[in-house]
Amino acid sequence: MLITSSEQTIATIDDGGTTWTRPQNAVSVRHAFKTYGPKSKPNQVLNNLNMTVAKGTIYGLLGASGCGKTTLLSCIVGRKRLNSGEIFVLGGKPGTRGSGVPGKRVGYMPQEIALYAEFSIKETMMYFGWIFGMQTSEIIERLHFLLNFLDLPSENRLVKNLSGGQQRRVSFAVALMHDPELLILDEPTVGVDPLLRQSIWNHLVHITKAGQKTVIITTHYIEEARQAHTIGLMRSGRLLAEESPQVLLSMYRCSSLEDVFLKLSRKQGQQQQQASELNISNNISLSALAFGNKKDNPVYISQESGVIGLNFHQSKEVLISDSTNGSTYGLNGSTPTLPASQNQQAIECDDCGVDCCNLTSRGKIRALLQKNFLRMWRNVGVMLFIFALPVMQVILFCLAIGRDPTGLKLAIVNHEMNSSSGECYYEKGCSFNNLSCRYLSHLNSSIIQEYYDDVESAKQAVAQGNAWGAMYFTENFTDALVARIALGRDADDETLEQSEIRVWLDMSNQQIGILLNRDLQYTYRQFAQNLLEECDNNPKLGDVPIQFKEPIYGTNEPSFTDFVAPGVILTIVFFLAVALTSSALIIERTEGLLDRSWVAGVTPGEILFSHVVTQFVVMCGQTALVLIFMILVFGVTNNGDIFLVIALTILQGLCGMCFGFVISAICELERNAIQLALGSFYPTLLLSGVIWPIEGMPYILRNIAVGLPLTLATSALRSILTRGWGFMEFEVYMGFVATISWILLFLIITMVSLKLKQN
Ligand SMILES: Nc1ncnc2c1ncn2[C@@H]1O[C@H](COP(=O)(O)OP(=O)(O)OP(=O)(O)O)[C@@H](O)[C@H]1O
Repeated sequence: MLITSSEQTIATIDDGGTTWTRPQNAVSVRHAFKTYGPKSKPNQVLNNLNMTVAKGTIYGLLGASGCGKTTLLSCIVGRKRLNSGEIFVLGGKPGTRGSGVPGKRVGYMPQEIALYAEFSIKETMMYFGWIFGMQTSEIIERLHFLLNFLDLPSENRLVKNLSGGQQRRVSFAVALMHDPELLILDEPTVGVDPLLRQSIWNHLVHITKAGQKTVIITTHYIEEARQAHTIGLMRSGRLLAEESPQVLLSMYRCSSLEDVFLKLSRKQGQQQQQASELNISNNISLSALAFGNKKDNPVYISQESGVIGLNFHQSKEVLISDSTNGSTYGLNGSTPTLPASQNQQAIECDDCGVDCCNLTSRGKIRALLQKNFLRMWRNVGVMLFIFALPVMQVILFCLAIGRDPTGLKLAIVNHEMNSSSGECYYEKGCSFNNLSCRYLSHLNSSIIQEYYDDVESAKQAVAQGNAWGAMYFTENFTDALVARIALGRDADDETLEQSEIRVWLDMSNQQIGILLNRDLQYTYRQFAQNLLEECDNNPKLGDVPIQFKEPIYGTNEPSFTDFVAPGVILTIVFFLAVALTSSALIIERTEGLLDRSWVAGVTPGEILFSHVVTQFVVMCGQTALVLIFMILVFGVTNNGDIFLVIALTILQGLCGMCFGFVISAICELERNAIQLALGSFYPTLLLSGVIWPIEGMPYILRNIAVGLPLTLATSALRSILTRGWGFMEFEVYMGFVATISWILLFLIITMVSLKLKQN
């Protein structure tokens, strides 16, 4: 008898002429506990579960819906972690370096379809093939085999146009793609017709025949699991039995596995009642009874008879790990093997193989990038959103915001003229006739002058919303004004009063009210200066004694557009990036695609990196469009270095992107992500000094505002554009520093959240 018992070696027993082979274990789960939910109210999904899957066998994991099958599989493939207990898969612990799990040693078909709907079958296979580190020629060869074997339609058909059953088969093909050592299939036969179901099972039997491939399969069609070598019947987070189907049927004298499951479920109920007295739990040794064997003796597999009838019990494990010295003993307990950790180390690279160990993340990144761009390209709506939306936003902003209002009606009562005729004559040159008309001739042409007979009706027009202001000239306006100028401080009150232009404004609209106020005063200065000039006097006498010289920065006629534009540029780029990325990971996660990629060995860092690169390229395009339209087409002032403007805008886009990743990583549902993204938009816009200077905010709010990602960047960009400042100015580099700090913070939060989600 030769036994070299480790999880990787085969025990061969010569028993009176018959050679039995006990296969090594592909998977062994020991004392697995897993809970979901808060500690105060945990949902115990795996409850001291033990499971042994021999290499080269098909293991059918059966159990009622919600009993924890998917959770168990997720732990086996390294997607989820146990609260306690141990799992060995292909000799290593899932998730440890070099174990190949997650990675190309495993083929995983999740319960969800988990395919990119906008990809063709071929593109799907290419993507996953590259992720697994396969060569393109290898992928094509395998693709043709799988198309044929799984009776799939043309390789160019888009996944979204396939039937549900066809999509499941493509999903199955993905799991088979790289011919993995361990296939984990979560309900692969749902929605598949009986003929094809049979051929899938035939294939599974075929690939396990050579003893190198192992399959764990869950199915709700309990009877089809008769073709499995071992069946694990799961209930309430533990295995009721783990036996070959034949053993189960004969042991329980049932004709169907369903009946066995029912009997075992009832038995478990009774056992649980007796458990406290008998101090036994979940220890059902069926094969010993079935074969009349000694209870603890395992049944070995005859090489002649094929792989059948394993007997790895829940509590009588064939391989017993001695936790005191870390050694693993063979089934007779006599032959020590390498300690578990040493054993694992020894196999890490061996098992991984040259291909696997050489699988750099370059190939995976390439696949991820192609996938991201292809998804975008295939989705016309997204493409429009990406490039048309920023242009539209800029155009709308430049056309709608910052221009002076026109067509404003002014109700004028001019008792100096015959108002009923509506004509208002004055003589040009140094003439002192009808100065009211001369004043009105200087009024901005965008103001519509409407004449009224008396002050009351003019004010009534304003009150009714028919005019934005009422203006009144007395009948002695010209004489009084001339006397006022001539007499100076000797002018009496009546003269002063008669020379006044009286105005009643509708200030309900602050912008229009202030604009009219400004225009009317500005018009008077123009009128007075023009009159004095015509009469050979110094026009300065007609002006207010404040001289606004050429401004140090900006112009004497500042535009609101120039004030808001920097904030608008950054807001557009920032929130477009948020919108694009905030649901990117969620969509992949909810569709099971993220799981699939993770199990294939893609790390959160690689996924994040591929999204960062994709969105970065997109953002560069968006930034270029926004700046071209803002500066070149609509002439927003830029007195600074355009490269600084581009750099800061792109950095803000990156910042928005990273904020989107945070949302994507922390929100479970897409609608939560949308709510968070939308919810953050308005406060950020209001507090970042984009539409109103933060100097106008209460002190505490101002300090909060300064800490937001857009605030310092907005004032930095404003300084670059309007003041022409360079990088070394404090305000400018603080904009860069703040933006980069936020990027780093967002990235860290995203990575930590993704890591936590992996557990
Ligand atoms: N991420 C999760 N968070 C909280 N609870 C979860 C999570 N995933 C699964 N559960 C719960 O764990 C239990 C087991 O779920 P699991 O998906 O493993 O069952 P299952 O046996 O695969 O079911 P089915 O056959 O219907 O797929 C269920 O009660 C489920 O609601």
